Amino acid sequence: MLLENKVMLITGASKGIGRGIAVGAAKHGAKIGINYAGDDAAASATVAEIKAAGGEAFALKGDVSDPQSAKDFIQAGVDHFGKIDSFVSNAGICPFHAFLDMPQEVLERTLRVNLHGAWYMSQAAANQMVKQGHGGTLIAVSSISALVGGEYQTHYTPTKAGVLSLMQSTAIALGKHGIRCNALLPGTILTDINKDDLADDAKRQYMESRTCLGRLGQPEDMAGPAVFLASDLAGYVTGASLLVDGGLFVNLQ
Ligand SMILES: NC(=O)C1=CN([C@@H]2O[C@H](COP(=O)(O)OP(=O)(O)OC[C@H]3O[C@@H](n4cnc5c(N)ncnc54)[C@H](O)[C@@H]3O)[C@@H](O)[C@H]2O)C=CC1
Ligand SMILES: C[C@H](O)[C@@H]1OC(=O)[C@H](O)[C@@H]1O
Repeated sequence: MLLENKVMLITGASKGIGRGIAVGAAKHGAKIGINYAGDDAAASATVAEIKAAGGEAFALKGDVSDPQSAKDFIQAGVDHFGKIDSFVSNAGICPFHAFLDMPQEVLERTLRVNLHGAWYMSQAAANQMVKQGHGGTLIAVSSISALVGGEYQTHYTPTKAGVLSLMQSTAIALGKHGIRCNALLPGTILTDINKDDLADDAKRQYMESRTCLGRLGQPEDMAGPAVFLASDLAGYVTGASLLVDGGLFVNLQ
């Protein structure tokens, strides 16, 4: 149990990678708060799964692109559990679209959710941790897409590079408060965000063939790395990025 007596809040955790991290961290003893955008049933199911396994959890609906949501989520964490030890900024969208005719609203919504959302949430969490006075950890779910591009992701990949950079700069700003800030860089993980894209068998098989371990990732694959970064095992790890991609990035030829 690496997170006993720790409180972890996670954005966008009703499903996908956020849910995988929430359930995995709860198995390691963390008390969990999840933010989610819209699917009440999915959020309730995540909370129920954690509680059924003997853990503690709550869910709060909120749009991460609204700065007030960040304040409300942090306050809810304190109201439920009295403190926040670890904050995972995970919520994100990737509406695949070509570059040359990208609608302005698609670009701006992607920036607001993925980058502004991570920024507001990380700032609100950090302020709470500084007030508590015993350090903490920020984790941002960036991506392999912070390192490499995507033809239909010209609006998305800069947000993933942005949250990686956010963790590097917050590591500098918050080290003096004992707050460690790191980025997780998933490869291709099977979730709703890429369900349509990977419904194309040829694309999916190509992505699998590029991955050294021979399979695409599952949300559960992200739990261990997140638990590690949040735990005292990673006590001297800050400003770092952890690529969790089954060997996708290194496989050029
Ligand atoms: N699935 C993948 O291959 C990869 C995903 N990522 C990142 O992982 C994160 C999670 O994505 P997935 O689990 O794959 O997708 P998903 O679509 O399964 O989950 C996204 C989550 O974000 C939430 N969300 C979306 N907009 C929101 C908003 N405005 N406010 C609050 N919550 C909001 C959704 O409700 C959902 O819980 C994203 O930041 C994504 O960029 C990074 C690398 C690879
Ligand atoms: C949504 C994509 O399939 C996914 O998102 C990422 O960040 C990965 O690099 C994949 O492109």
